Amino acid sequence: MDTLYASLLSLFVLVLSFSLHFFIYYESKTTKNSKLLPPGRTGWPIIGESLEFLSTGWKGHPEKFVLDRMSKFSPLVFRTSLMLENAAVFCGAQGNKFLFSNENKLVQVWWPSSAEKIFPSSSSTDETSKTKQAMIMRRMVNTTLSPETLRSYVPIMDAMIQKHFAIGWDGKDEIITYELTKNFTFTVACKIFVSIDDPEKVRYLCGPFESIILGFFSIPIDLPGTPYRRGIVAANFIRKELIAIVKQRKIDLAQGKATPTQDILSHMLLFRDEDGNGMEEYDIANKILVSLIAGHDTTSSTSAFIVKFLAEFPQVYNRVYEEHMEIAKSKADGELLKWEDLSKMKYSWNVACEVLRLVPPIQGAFREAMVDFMYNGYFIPKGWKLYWSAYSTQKNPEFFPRPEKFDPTRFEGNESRAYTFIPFGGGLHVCPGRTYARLEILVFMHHLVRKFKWEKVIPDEQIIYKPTPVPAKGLPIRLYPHKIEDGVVSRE
Ligand code: HEM
Repeated sequence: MDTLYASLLSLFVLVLSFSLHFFIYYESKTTKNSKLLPPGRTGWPIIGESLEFLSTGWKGHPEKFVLDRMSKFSPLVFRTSLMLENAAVFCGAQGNKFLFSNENKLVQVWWPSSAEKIFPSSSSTDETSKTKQAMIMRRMVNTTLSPETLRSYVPIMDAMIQKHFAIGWDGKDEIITYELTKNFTFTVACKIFVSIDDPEKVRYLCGPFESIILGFFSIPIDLPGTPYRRGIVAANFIRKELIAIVKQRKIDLAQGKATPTQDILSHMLLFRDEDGNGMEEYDIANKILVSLIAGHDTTSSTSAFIVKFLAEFPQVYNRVYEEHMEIAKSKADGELLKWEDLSKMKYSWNVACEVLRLVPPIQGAFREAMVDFMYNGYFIPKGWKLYWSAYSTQKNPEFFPRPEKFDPTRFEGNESRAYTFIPFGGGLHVCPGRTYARLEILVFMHHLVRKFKWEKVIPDEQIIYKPTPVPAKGLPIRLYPHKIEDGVVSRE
């Protein structure tokens, strides 16, 4: 018995001393590490600095939140508290590079939990299948939105955008640009993704789409009548519609009534990874929904701001006009644009890039620290939310001299802009829709400048952030169509 007591006592002492040792070690590590947290401030209890973060955007200067703190605390990384979470903003090319090249090693994509109700991540319930599904899904999206797949859609986009100009712009003295750019990006997406071109059906889907976007960016209070609840209901509605379309397409493909390449949906349904895995109907519908939402406000905002800057800089307009007239002259009457024509639109793409630099539709995004790690001598605890911001480099004179100046020529030459020009993000989660966006924007510019010259109705119209940047009054413009005599375009 004595031996048993002695053994139990020594075991107890051992466990106690080990626990004490661990506690003291952990406490001292935490205290030591908390001294190494990045400099910064956490703002108000609970809401942290979320209001300052959002309000600089509402006031028209979203870059101020980041640039002020970079100069006050550190140009590398600063601490804050956003979306009810401890957060650190990684700045400069170094910060962007660190986050983009450590995806799924030290950091992973993070969205506030409120986003999950609108865009549930996967139909799988267990974590391993979810991760596997997410990987297959990313490969599927990257393949179906790759240049190889999209090149055949250039003539379709061209025909649709011509139709859009005929209906929405021709014969009008004044138009509200942003309303029309939203309309054309949605109409083109319905056709390219799911072959919907009936205007009635497009209108039927468009309303709920707007509700999803409003819900996504609203305060996440899930009660009847709130924008957030309306967003969830609208997302469920569209997802149901899309699932029905996916099911029907499967039948049509099997019966030869649809073709394997007619749209992105066909490509997605027929996609198989190297192990022969495809995607569930639900996941395809969800991915189409996410892509349509991700590509909607972004591309329509950029197209609208191209119209704004071309109105403000006539010499830039002239160069764009010349570039597109050269291409038009090389084509037969009525011949549609093709993939190869886009590579001749170099200056136009520089203009688009300069617009994306000054008014990036997505100002930044979050990652989450998967483990504790050190960055530039600062301790980043596991679970912290990490933010990259386009503004920490895109409006930084170190990378873009005289950053407020609109100057598309800064994109001429072969200078590498990796990690400094990041409107499409970077790394594993770089925007898979960037080629699609490029095609759509360039085809839009082609017809815009060939048809019109224009001027702004409100010369000093402000930009507001919702949080996508939009012209405060929708950018009303006065149109001056070019004269067309014997099929030859001449300028007013
Ligand atoms: C000017 C237009 C666009 C801009 C500036 C833009 C920007 C971005 C950015 C910055 C991200 C990365 C967010 C992050 O780091 O977490 C992203 C992701 C994404 N974008 Fe775009 N985008 C544009 C157009 C499009 C289009 C047209 C589509 C679809 C056709 C699209 C589909 C997506 C998807 C599905 C993701 C999520 C990728 C992932 O998390 O793996 N985007 N976009």
